[in-house]
Amino acid sequence: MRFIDRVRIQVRAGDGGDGAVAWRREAHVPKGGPAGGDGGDGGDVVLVADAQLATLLDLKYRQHHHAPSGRPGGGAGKNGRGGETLEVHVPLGTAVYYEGEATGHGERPPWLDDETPDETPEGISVEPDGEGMDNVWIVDGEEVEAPGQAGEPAEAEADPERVELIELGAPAEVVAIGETISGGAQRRHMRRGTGRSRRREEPRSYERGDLICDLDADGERLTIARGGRGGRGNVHFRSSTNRAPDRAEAGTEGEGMWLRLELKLLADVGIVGYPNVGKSTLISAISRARPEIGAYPFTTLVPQLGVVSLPGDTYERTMVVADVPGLVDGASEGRGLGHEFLRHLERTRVLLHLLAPDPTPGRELLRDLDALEGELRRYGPMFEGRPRVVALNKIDTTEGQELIKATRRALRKRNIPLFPISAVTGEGTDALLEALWRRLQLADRARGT
Ligand SMILES: Nc1nc2c(ncn2[C@@H]2O[C@H](COP(=O)(O)OP(=O)(O)OP(=O)(O)O)[C@@H](O)[C@H]2O)c(=O)[nH]1
Ligand SMILES: [Mg+2]
Repeated sequence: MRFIDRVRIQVRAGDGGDGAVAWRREAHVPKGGPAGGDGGDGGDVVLVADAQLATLLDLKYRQHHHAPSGRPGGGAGKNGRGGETLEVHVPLGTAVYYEGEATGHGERPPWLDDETPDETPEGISVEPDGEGMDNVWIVDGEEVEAPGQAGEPAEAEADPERVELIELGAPAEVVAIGETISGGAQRRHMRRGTGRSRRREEPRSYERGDLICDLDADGERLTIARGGRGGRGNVHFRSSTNRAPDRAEAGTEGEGMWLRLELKLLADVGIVGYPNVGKSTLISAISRARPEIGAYPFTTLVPQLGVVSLPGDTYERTMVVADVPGLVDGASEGRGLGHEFLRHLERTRVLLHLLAPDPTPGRELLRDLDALEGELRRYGPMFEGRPRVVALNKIDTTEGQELIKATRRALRKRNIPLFPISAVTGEGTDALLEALWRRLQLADRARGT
């Protein structure tokens, strides 16, 4: 599993349904009054912060999020149904950035221009539900679908007894919401108003790269794209001078945009260690994560997340472990992958110091440990008091075996227990995981959760 802490998605709210032009036909009345109902409002797209989610992985495979449009108004004063709100769940701590206007099918997303092809999000793009304008025409008493459009009758709201036959036509000129109506001949097709400047609220304007919001609290909601407004039907346009208004409003377009979502690595346990000590090997041994493993330093260049399940029959015990790029001396000043690395560790709750015998002679494990601690301290105060667990890896090797005793003795002086493990054979890893789990429980209790 490759951990994704950045993903780009397109959100598009539903368009407002068009208002209808229709006439009432009552018994003994040749031409009744206007009876065209209103179009429904388009659905909003809402981002919801969800504590159940740990990664943005789901969104990686679902890039397009379109709320359904409102239905057009019908005859007999029937109003079109509104489009439902579309909720997009994101993990806690997700930062939402604006990446440009929504693009149509096959169009190049605006953010692609300055990205290398490698960074292009992959995944299946899901085609929108209810996109575009649905329209129902009623011709000579029979309901037919408008050309090229799927239709669904609007919900009945008027008294059906009084209405014998409905004729649904299109307005001569579709007026944008808020405009006054003037003359014109009836035409068959509606023109969609963009309505951009006539939303209920002023359209928000962002520059590319702007931070729109940080979603930090569980259940926090952000209406990121507002649905278009439904147009009013011709029932609204009857006046003393015009008893047969043949106009209605078009629905306005829903908002749409590209977003970049970023999540700082939210891992329970962060593995800290010099390059090549076996961090990636360990995470692939205890989880289903499959990071690259190499007999050379800096194999891992992007953080890897592994979800570790511990055995237990009463309740589920899962923790997220992060394998992050190797820490080097000077990381706190940004050397190596320094800041990047430390930024990812910031939100972890327990640190696992991984030590291993080094092929370089004369390197001392405890000096490594102190150096790592020093880098953490210099980066900032956030690691102070965070529980640590120290493990010695590669005990399946002779060098590893030889180091266990001396390291354990030295650590005992500091009151730190040592967990000797082999990420390759699995020896000692169960005990280590249990120890990490206990520290997490303590950390939770300390925070009162
Ligand atoms: N014998 C032995 N070799 C191990 C063990 N764990 C890891 N190794 C080897 O050590 C080398 C480095 O392992 P990685 O897991 O890539 O180390 P890393 O800490 O992720 O390294 P970077 O990503 O470069 O920071 C690889 O050749 C592994 O096969 C172990 O328990 N025993
Ligand atoms: Mg690695």
